[in-house]
Amino acid sequence: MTQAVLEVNQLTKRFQRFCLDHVNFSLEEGCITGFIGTNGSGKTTTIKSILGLVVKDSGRIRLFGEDLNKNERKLKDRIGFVMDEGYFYENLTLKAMKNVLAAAYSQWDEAVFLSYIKRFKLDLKQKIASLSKGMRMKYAVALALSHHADLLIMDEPTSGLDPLVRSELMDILLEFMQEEGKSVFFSTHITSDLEKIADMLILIDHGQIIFEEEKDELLETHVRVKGDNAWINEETRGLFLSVRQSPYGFEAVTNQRDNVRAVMPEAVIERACIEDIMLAYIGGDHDAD
Ligand SMILES: Nc1ncnc2c1ncn2[C@@H]1O[C@H](COP(=O)(O)OP(=O)(O)OP(=O)(O)O)[C@@H](O)[C@H]1O
Repeated sequence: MTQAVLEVNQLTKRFQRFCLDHVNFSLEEGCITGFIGTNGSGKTTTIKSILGLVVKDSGRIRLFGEDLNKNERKLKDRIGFVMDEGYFYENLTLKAMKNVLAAAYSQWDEAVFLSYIKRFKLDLKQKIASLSKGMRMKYAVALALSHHADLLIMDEPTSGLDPLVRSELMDILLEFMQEEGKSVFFSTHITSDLEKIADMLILIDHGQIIFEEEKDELLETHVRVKGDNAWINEETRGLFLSVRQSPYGFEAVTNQRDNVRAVMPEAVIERACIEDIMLAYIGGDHDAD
């Protein structure tokens, strides 16, 4: 078994109207882990708690096998992070902001940074405030990847970006993973980004972890089912994680393919995507919000 690069144990953070509730999960080395959940499910709060940007109420965070509280500086040196909202000073130029951040890392690599700046066609003389959303994300990624981090933590890096920039970012993550011992933790509500690149998926909803699974395993064990409304009754409903009915029939998601096939031999059974699976696990509750 490979080492856990991040272990989150009983992490709890209470806000007035929200509670991150005894969250447990761990990330394996060499994996891209997608952290999925709808708006307001607790992804950012979890990530900020991991990075110490939010003060947790209780729980333990271990990075690379060591307690974050005891070795914060040393451990953070091994993390690159991209947050969805600014931790940049808007009035600085890209170069000046880089100088501020680079000073914090023992292994800052100017050559790597400059190669990303060139690749992303960014201008170091430009002010942060004048960057578009896509350019800002690219700049944040350039910074996060220029100090030989072992773990890249990204909060919603793709939200609001066009498909081309998103696909460019996915390629960069795959490049980053080529080197041994690297890991990525990546929160998003755009699950299609994860279909290609994620190894593991963690679903959070209302501040609670719903599952932590290998992506391939999830996609193998869950299917989408379509059929006639007449086949849905109290008993058969229990075979599904979620059922949506319209006048034309039902659409459902199940992790009991064989049982469904046995009682509904004529049902259409199709591959489910990550979004289908995510919504199947959280669907009901959310509609009621
Ligand atoms: N500083 C705060 N004070 C009070 N409530 C907060 C604070 N920060 C976050 N919350 C609440 O905690 C809940 C979870 O927010 P969080 O940002 O972690 O969700 P998220 O999954 O990252 O959502 P999104 O995809 O929209 O970014 C929300 O209801 C939010 O309003």
